[in-house]
Amino acid sequence: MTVTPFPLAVSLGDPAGIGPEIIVRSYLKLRSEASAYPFFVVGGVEVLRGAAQRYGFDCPIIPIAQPHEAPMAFHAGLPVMAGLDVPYTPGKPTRLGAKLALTSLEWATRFAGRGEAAGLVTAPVAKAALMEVGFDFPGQTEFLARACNLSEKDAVMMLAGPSLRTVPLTVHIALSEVPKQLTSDLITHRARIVASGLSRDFGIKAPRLAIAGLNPHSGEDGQFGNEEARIIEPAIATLRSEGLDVIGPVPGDALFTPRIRKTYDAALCMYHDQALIPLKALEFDEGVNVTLGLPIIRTSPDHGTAFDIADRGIADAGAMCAALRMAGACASARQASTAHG
Ligand SMILES: NC(=O)C1=CN([C@@H]2O[C@H](COP(=O)(O)OP(=O)(O)OC[C@H]3O[C@@H](n4cnc5c(N)ncnc54)[C@H](O)[C@@H]3O)[C@@H](O)[C@H]2O)C=CC1
Ligand SMILES: NCC(=O)COP(=O)(O)O
Repeated sequence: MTVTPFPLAVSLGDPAGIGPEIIVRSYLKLRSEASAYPFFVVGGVEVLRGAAQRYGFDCPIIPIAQPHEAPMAFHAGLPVMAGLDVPYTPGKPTRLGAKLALTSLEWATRFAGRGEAAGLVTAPVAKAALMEVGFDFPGQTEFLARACNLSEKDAVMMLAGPSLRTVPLTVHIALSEVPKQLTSDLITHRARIVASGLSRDFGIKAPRLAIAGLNPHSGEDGQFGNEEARIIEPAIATLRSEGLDVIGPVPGDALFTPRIRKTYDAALCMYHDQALIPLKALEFDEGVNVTLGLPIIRTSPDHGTAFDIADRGIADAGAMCAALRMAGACASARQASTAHG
């Protein structure tokens, strides 16, 4: 176990989802891993105790008052910041639970922003439930952009599994909005952020990017749409003129074939499902949602709250473990690059 003064901060997510279960499972898995970063959960002492008890996990919950107490406490049990709580009601979301999820996210973000935590790992929230208690963003990615004083377009969602990384260039919008919101500027802006994020946090010095087409057969010479010629090809030309290694537009149905997957480090996709379907189909239980372009490190499991199974004790914690490992690896990469000037 790495002993660091800066643990990772974990936001609780919706306490009625599978978040509490996968957090406890992840703690039990990672506490003995030599390279794992210690972490603490922001709020939910009773929620996490309830989850451990319900599923018969031998996982002491250690209430703490400050982030710096977490690394020492981590050896004895799961450190949890005391003071924010609701009763544990798995599978039965409540308004109070949504408020707790939001407060936990806000506090955890603040700890990461102030450098009291080495990074932020968010357990799943239910977006509609959060919006009902005042959350005014399409997702946590946009919330984090605002919290870091950036514009929404500066925070870029990337889904990363062991063998595939995908980026939805447009995210939580209706499909009918996608062609309206796609611009060459959006593509170039986000592609640059992806390239620098892969280099800074993932050690890929010259990242290879593949950019998808929007239409069937990338438009078939304009027969099935012209966004490729009008928007995507000019963006690719600009990125290449800046020295970036970019291929495309690659037809969406070819981009994820095993042969083509070997030719890039990240696939930049035109809309949410074009990026998330291949990642989840191939690597659901190890998929991490990482936000590039922020001054802080932020990762999350690729899945949601899974209310349908939250009271059954069958949630797979693989993606949460992967998110915790990835946040720790990114923190180490940033520390090493700071140390080497
Ligand atoms: N990072 C986040 O906070 C995310 C939040 N969401 C939110 O989650 C809520 C539910 O969204 P859905 O589309 O139903 O997606 P979901 O990922 O919660 O569930 C989809 C299916 O996968 C299963 N599943 C999900 N995670 C699992 C795990 N770890 N182990 C075993 N089975 C698992 C569920 O039981 C369900 O059958 C929505 O409110 C959405 O906004 C969705 C995706 C990411
Ligand atoms: N489908 C991915 C997702 O919903 C995660 O969004 P975010 O809360 O990380 O912005």
